[in-house]
Amino acid sequence: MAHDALPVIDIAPLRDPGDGEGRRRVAERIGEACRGHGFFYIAGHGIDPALQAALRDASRTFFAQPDEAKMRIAMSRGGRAWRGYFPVGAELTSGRPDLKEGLYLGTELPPDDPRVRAGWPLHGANLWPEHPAGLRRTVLDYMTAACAAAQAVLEGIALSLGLEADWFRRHYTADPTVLFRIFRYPPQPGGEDGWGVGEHTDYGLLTLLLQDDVPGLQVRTQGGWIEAPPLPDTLVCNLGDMLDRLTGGQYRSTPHRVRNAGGRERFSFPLFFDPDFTARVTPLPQHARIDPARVAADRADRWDGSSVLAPFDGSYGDYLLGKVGKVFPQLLGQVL
Ligand SMILES: O=C(O)CCC(=O)C(=O)O
Ligand SMILES: [Fe+2]
Repeated sequence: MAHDALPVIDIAPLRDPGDGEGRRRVAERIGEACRGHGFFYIAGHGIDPALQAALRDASRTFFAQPDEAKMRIAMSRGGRAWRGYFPVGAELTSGRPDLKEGLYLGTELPPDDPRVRAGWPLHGANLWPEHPAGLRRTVLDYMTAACAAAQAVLEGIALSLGLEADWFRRHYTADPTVLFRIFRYPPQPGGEDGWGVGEHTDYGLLTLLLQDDVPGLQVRTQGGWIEAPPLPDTLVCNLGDMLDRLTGGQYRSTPHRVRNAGGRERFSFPLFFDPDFTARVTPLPQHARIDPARVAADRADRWDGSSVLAPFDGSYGDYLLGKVGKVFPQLLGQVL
């Protein structure tokens, strides 16, 4: 499998408002990558390496505990906030149980937050483990740093579309929906079928993925599946369905999957940076007219048989809950 096809883009200029020329250059490369595979690596993202290392260490410590300790913060205790631990086999992507365990996290909201009081699904407090106690601070700091990097990438994407740099912040991410996950993939014996994560696309705007040093992520391209192995000092950035919809399919939310054939456990840390829960994501004016035949072709090609280009009347929150229902059928009754 090829593994050199995804570009590495240094986004440091996007974090420097004074560097107009550098920002234009980076935006151009981002635009190319978005029209290509919809997957690229970002360097120069500004997330402290010590913070990344602390996140990896604390995660290893948490997952190394016996099941009973982890199940003390099981997702079934997270209620409508949809947070907590789930064991191997509990999540179904593409209709089959994934070979991974994980911790579901997100923006930390106190019980008196108006959205929590109003009973909004997927909003609320995280479930933190007793051990290691430091996981809480580390995760919260990592989410803050990764969200800043995501806003910077979105500035590049806006510029690449001929929009003002702060266009996304003004229209869709003033109060972004942020979900963060820590996954542990046990090693899969060679030849066994089944996936760490089955084929899927991500739902929102951007995913920023930190990996440890074990490969496993695969990306579906026109020329077949390629690998997206860990590269030092980078994160993988990929586009979600909302960017695909906004651009009439010009910027791709590309299917991907995971198989951990590396013979060692694999950890990954995806942060999903998505539109405001109440936002209605509609195509940009220049992409508003879509040929129904394209929608049909997109539907036929998609992991769950639904096209991201089809007209959709609801909010981003409605879209997200529809997807959640498919991968966590047993939790849906609780979340909705
Ligand atoms: O673990 C990975 O490398 C990717 C996970 C993923 O694609 C997802 O959670 O959406
Ligand atoms: Fe994904």
